[in-house]
Amino acid sequence: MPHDPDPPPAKKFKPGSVFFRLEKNKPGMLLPRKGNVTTPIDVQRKQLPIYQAKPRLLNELRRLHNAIVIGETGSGKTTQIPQYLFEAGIGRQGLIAITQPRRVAAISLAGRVAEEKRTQLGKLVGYTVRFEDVTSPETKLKFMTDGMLLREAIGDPLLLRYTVVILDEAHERTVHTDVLFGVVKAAQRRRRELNKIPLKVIVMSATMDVDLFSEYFNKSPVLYLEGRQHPIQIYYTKQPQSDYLQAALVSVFQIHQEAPQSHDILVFMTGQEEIEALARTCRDIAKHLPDSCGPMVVIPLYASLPPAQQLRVFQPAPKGCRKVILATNIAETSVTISGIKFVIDTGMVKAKRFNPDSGLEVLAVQRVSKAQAWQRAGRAGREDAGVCYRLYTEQEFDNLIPMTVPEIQRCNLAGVMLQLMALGIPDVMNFDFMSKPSPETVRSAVEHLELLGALERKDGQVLLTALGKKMASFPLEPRYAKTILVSPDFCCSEEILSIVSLLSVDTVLYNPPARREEVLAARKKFTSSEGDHMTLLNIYRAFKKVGGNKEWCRENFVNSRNMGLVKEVQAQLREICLKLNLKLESCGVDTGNIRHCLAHGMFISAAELQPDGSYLALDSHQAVAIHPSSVLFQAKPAYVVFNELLHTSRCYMRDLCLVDADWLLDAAPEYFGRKLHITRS
Ligand SMILES: Nc1ncnc2c1ncn2[C@@H]1O[C@H](COP(=O)(O)OP(=O)(O)OP(=O)(O)O)[C@@H](O)[C@H]1O
Repeated sequence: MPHDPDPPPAKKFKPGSVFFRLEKNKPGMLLPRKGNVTTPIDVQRKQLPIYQAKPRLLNELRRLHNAIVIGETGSGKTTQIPQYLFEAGIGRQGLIAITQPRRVAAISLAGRVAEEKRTQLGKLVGYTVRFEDVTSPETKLKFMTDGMLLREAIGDPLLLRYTVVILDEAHERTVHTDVLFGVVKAAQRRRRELNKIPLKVIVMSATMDVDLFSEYFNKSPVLYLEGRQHPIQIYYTKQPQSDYLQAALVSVFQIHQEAPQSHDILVFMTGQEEIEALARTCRDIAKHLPDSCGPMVVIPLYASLPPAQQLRVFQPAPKGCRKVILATNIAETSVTISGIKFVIDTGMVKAKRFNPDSGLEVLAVQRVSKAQAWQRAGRAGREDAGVCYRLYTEQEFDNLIPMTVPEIQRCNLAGVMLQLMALGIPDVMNFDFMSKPSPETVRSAVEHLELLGALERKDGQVLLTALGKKMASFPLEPRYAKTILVSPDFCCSEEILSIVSLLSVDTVLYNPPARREEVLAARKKFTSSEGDHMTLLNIYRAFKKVGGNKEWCRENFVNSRNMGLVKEVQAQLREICLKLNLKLESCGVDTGNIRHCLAHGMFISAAELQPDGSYLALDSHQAVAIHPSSVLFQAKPAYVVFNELLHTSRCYMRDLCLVDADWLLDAAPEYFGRKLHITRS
């Protein structure tokens, strides 16, 4: 049976809150299907639920320094409030920043708002995301990832360029958002003390813990935008599903066979591998369906796709063709994908988990929170009534946790700590966190950074070292930053820059399972017995040698667009190196130096082969295994460093490099002396 959705979990209203009761699903307000094709954009703006509340909303926002805005998904918060403020002259002395947890949202929202303002993107309306800045001196409305605003705060802790900061999708509680909350709050207070232009802080979401947020932001009033433009029907399965991928596949084809061809489908899944696998299966099945079913285009969407490929989901499907988007949670908040009528929610997500005792951070598949489930449903019903199929029972939904546990309480804090120290906030435990990380997690992060040489203790105080300061200049995990910084000692900075850039992009290889034999044959000439890093480097070198030739990429199963992105990332990292006066040189064919350097920077993520053929992570003493995708899967070397751990049926190391025990000992003699019994060869 279909269920009308409850309002999202922000149902508890605080005394003294301001309500803007919007008309619910007023029939005349429905946009025509694919409304943005036929309805002029300024009419569309006026049809949004938020428009009715505009004058009162502006009155409130004009007088308040802090406000919390709660409105249902699709009510128009993100696209309209920045424009309303700008049009009303609020915060005109500086910029209005709108932060998003994800880059795809920041980019697409900036595009939409620029279109609504009839201006070229990068002029009045722009965006800044990692490795990309599309703004100009004219920019007043700046969409950005929360991580980017945080980086700006390192150079300008008072955020003086900004008069308004809108922290959007605050319920997501990414590490960056949580740190940003504290940074923005401190900037606001300091500016008041110094008599500078005040900073207005607006926190927005459809699904957040209002009390917690209001309390944290100086007991700020809550402005509720009630009502939604288009209804969304929710369906649950009758029985729990043991195989959510199979259930998703069946649902896609059921809809495909029954629903009008112009209704597109968005499926929420957990990660790249399962998305690519399901995409192939869908394409194969679609080929064999009767003509009456009509064609289908299947488009993947996950974080490691290059931006241009991510933005493909926003393009309309070819006429008469159904668009099926298979996405991770990067499409969960903020985005509007034109044409989406159906959302299929598997109820699963891949998220980080950190065990401070073992020091292990792993990625693992787990159930979503209710807040996430509502956000996912909210991706339907943006241009017209929508439908969300939850591939779990209503009872399972009831048992979900209400809000996602803040990332700060479940991830390795080393990177955040480094940024906080660079921001001049030494006492991290006393930093004004909305939800404090556990003392063990902080201790573990301090230890991690000390080991990397980023922190030192002096007179009982923990201080940032010169190396730590340099590490904070890179938008990278501390161990990668360290690897780059030590690379001149091994005369291989060019190679390390290439490797780190390749790892930042993640998927330069294309592995269609149906052509497994061909892929293996093509890869053979690049495969290095020294591991995945060296193999990737060989491929990158070959790619550059042929000038990025597309035909070569096709023949060698290399993703040419991602390779293009690697080049961009590398150029930006190189720029940072030049600013730091780092010597850039190549070691040529001597791969020993490169691996030695990797061991030096990544020794915290090292593992040792055990007599029974298994591996032990040296830091945590936890059993780990080599992921089957690694070129070292069969080889089983004695010592490796790895990039990440993936928890599925076992804890797998991904992207490995063969190293010598001596190098690990040299990198951190005391640490390894304490932790294990490596003996020098
Ligand atoms: N790129 C786009 N193309 C077409 N319509 C869009 C686009 N972006 C926004 N819209 C329209 O504007 C509406 C409001 O979008 P907006 O992102 O401002 O809502 P919101 O209240 O912030 O929702 P959410 O909490 O889900 O982010 C959408 O429902 C859709 O109708």
